[in-house]
Amino acid sequence: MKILTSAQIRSLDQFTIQNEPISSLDLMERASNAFVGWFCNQFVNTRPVCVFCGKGNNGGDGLAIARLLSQLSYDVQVVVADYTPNASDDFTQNLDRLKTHLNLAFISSADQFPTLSSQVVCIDTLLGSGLSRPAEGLLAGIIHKINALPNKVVSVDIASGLYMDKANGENDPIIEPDHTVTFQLPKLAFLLPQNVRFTGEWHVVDIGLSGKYIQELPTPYWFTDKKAAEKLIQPRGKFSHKGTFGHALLLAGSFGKMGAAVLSGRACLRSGVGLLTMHAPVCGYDIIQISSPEAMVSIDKNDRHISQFPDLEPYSAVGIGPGVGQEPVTIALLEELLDQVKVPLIIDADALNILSSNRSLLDKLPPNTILTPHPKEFQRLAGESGDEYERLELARDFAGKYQVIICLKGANTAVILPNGEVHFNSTGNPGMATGGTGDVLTGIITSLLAQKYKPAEAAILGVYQHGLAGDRAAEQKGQIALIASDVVENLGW
Ligand SMILES: NC(=O)C1=CN([C@@H]2O[C@H](COP(=O)(O)OP(=O)(O)OC[C@H]3O[C@@H](n4cnc5c(N)ncnc54)[C@H](O)[C@@H]3O)[C@@H](O)[C@H]2O)[C@@H](O)CC1
Ligand SMILES: [K+]
Repeated sequence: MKILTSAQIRSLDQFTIQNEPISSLDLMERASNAFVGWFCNQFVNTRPVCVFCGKGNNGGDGLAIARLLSQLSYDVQVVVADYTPNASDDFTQNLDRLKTHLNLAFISSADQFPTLSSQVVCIDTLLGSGLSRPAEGLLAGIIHKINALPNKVVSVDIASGLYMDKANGENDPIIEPDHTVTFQLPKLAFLLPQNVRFTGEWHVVDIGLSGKYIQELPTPYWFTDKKAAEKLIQPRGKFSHKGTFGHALLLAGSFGKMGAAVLSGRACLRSGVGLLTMHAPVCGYDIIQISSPEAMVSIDKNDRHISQFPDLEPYSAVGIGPGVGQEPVTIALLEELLDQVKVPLIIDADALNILSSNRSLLDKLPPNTILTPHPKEFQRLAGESGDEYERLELARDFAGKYQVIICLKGANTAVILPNGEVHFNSTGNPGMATGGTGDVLTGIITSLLAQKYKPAEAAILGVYQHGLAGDRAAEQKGQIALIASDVVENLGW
């Protein structure tokens, strides 16, 4: 799914209005109906509702929603923030459509904010995608009052005061909703952890904006939903054999960190690879043989750290990093590997830290190498950034400069391609913030690379399946009890 800027959404609305064609008022009615469909599933009509409206089209949605909900026997109250004499046409028309008996008040001071029982669900339609400056005065006052309530709050399209596609100021007044119900497409703001307070749980409802025009609009931002991920999975042919699915080489583990190697190897095996060889220091031999009988083991001459790698000829992909440490022998190994490797490569964990502290190695990265840093590793690699929007730009610059693929790990892991595309992941949960899950991801992606998935697809699909397995694991164990092995055990393709 594409993620568009607010300017693109505006032009998409206009295109749909002109070409479907549909009047702007009818499109607002459709959007309001879509919201109400979601709302009725979430809150029964014995819950009283208070709709807070601005005077633009987001406020127009609010008036239409108030009318539709009251037709469905919800007890509805409407508060219009009278912050400007100018109302949008569709707001004014929806005001006319409201039955006069509806409880409606225009307020011009936050002191007139109503007293609400805690049962009331607040619907926030003060400001939507038209936000052009931080909320202030009356709007800011109302936003602060709503945020101070214990009540459930649902924002329509986007929390009032939140920009869709750029950073807000630290003290901007912004609604902190429990839910955001957004129209047609997810918004960039929802995918960045810094905005989690201003997003709540978010949901997309279809309002029939032109699919053809969405296809045409250029954007670097994408959201990997189930449909997008499933399209990437390559079916297995009837006559395939283990040679069809490649031979992966994982360079992983050191004394005290063999678990990272094991997790990575098991995830690799569970992701469809034909053959797996794990290269480990001497201390890892028994551990790997016993824990992963499906894997072959190549043993280093060094007892505790890897310092060499086997002849690369048999392998169709190489993964390096989980648990390897940063000993000088391992640094030398990485340099030699970068000089020699001719097959797709993924670099993770300590191998990334080696790159950060030996920056001349960055120029040796083969094109389309996949790097999987968490935010701290990325900072070591690419430097500081002021906020997450800046970090994303930094990552796009870095991916372009070195022609690599970056999986910036976190909630909604962002896969950043050398051409600047950013693919946000839709799966995963906070239970996965636990040691070893990154090693699992490395194993999955190594496996896909070995099977000849294109590196960009291996990264996008691998990140998606990793999160999906984590979601399945969380369903079974709960987020708090979840450990990395559960993610491996829940891989399913
Ligand atoms: N026909 C359409 O274009 C549709 C629009 N829809 C709704 O319309 C919204 C966008 O409506 P608008 O473009 O009218 O904009 P908003 O309703 O977001 O804002 C109203 C107007 O307030 C002004 N404004 C911006 N920031 C302000 C601030 N901080 N303080 C005071 N005033 C400010 C701007 O001039 C803006 O146009 C969407 O979020 C969505 O809810 C939906 O009904 C779907 C169809
Ligand atoms: K809103």
